Amino acid sequence: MIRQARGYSYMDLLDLCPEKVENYEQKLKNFYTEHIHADEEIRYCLEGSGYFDVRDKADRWIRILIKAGDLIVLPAGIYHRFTLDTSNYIKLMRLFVGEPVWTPFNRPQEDHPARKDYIKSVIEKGGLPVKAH
Ligand SMILES: CSCCC(=O)C(=O)O
Repeated sequence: MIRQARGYSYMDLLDLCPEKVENYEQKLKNFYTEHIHADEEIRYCLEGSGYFDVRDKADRWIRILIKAGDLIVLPAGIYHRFTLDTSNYIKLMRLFVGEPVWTPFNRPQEDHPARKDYIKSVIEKGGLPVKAH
C-alpha cells in the first residue's frame, strides 16, 4: 500500500466547508496564493472536487482537476495553489511523513532550500527551467 511504502505515517481528513473549517475564507485565500512547502504535499480526494495549479518548466500554470478517487503528490519546492471549483466542496485526506507541517512559503522563494532542491531535481531529470520575464 502507498501509505506504508512511502512512510506516510500521519493522516487526517479536511472537509473544506464553512461549517467545519475555522477562518474558511482566509484559508481559501491562502490556498490560492502561490506558494511552496518544505515537504511533499499529499492529498487523496474522497468527495467533491477542486483544482491544484502547478507551474511547468516555463513557469506557466498547469491546472489539475482533482475529484473523488484521485491522489495527488506535489514535490517539496514546487510552486502551486489550490482552489475549489463550482461544486464548492471537497473532502481530502492529508498524508504526511512524520509530524505534519503545513506552512506555506509564498512566492518568491528562490533561496528556500526546498526550492533549490526542487530546481536541482528538475535539471537532473533533463528539464531546462526558463527564467520568468
Ligand atoms: C486544500 S489542501 C491544498 C492547499 C495547499 O496548497 C496547502 O495545503 O497549502
